[in-house]
Amino acid sequence: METFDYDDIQLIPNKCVIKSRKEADTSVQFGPRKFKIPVVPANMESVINEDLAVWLAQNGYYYVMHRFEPENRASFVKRMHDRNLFASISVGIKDAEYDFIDQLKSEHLDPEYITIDVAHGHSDFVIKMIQYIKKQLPNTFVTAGNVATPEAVRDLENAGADATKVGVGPGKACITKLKTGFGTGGWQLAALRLCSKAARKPLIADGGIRHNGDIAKSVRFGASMVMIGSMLAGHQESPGHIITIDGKQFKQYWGSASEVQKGAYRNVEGKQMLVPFRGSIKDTLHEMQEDLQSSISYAGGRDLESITKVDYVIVKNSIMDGDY
Ligand SMILES: NC(=O)C1=CN([C@@H]2O[C@H](COP(=O)(O)OP(=O)(O)OC[C@H]3O[C@@H](n4cnc5c(N)ncnc54)[C@H](OP(=O)(O)O)[C@@H]3O)[C@@H](O)[C@H]2O)C=CC1
Ligand SMILES: Nc1nc2c(ncn2[C@@H]2O[C@H](COP(=O)(O)O)[C@@H](O)[C@H]2O)c(=O)[nH]1
Repeated sequence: METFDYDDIQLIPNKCVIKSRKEADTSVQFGPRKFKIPVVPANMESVINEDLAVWLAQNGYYYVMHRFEPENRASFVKRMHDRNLFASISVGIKDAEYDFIDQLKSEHLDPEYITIDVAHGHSDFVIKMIQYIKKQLPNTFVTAGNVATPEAVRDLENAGADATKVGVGPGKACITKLKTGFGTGGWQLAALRLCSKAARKPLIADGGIRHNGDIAKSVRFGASMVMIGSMLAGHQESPGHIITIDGKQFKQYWGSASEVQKGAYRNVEGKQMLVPFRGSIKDTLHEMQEDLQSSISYAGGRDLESITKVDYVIVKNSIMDGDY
């Protein structure tokens, strides 16, 4: 099997057909809605909160609220709908989650999007949850994950998932590969490519994005949407506290399976770290859009579709950290 990751790939330019990068259309249809860019902040407590979810929904971006304040989720859906915004929430697979789905149904609080968010998504219990949500809330767009293989994509799609999230262990705050020996850490982009061969529905590439150009690479290898944690955790709108060390500002970023998140050292597969403070998320998302517009122009097209066709070369470790 050919393995490679983001830093090992360079996309090859085609003749440009647009006069200005401003003409390049970065929008993406994902489920029932169209979004400005194929980027979604990770559904982690250190990346998204309600204020940010509202801002993202109001400004044409996709978001997925995390599931770590379970008792707030029904009222969150209600508040989003009262504001005429779409609701996009996360669930797990424990027994109480079935009661929560029943509550949403009985209170007519159908969210537009639900993401089933567990570490090992290729599981009978994820399949059972997909089937339950689709039965109780048939109009909700269900994303299931996380997975690492084409077989998993097939199984979750066959169970009724509308999209699948790919990435086991490539995240910046992740220690899954060290603690368990498993995952797509170090070959996430190749895993995405393999999964895309099997997928008949959209894929979300989740984890391992370190540069804006990795978004275009994800699109090239089959992603409809790209989930980003560490690169979006360091903003003034991000939930973590600002910490100043030697005059430099940072924000806290912690894994959803970290001791900090779990409140106990049990099945820990994540860590807490500091990420550089980056100002407003508005500017970072705008820069991502501009860079993606450049990517589309290099691809020789006018929209994201053009990136999916470009040739590429594998140049192992061609991009050094020192370049940035
Ligand atoms: N994308 C990634 O690479 C990873 C992401 N995460 C994130 O961390 C958070 C916590 O995840 P998770 O541990 O799934 O949360 P949960 O505690 O919600 O676990 C999910 C359920 O699956 C069971 N389970 C069985 N085998 C596994 C397994 N190998 N890994 C995880 N659960 C298993 C758990 O039972 P029991 O606890 O009794 O085993 C539990 O009932 C999620 O937000 C997830 O996205 C975590 C690790 C990797
Ligand atoms: N193995 C773990 N993975 C985790 C944990 N918390 C979140 N995640 C995954 O990471 C991505 C974000 O990756 P990044 O490279 O952009 O920072 C996130 O969407 C989850 O899938 C964890 O504790 N352990």
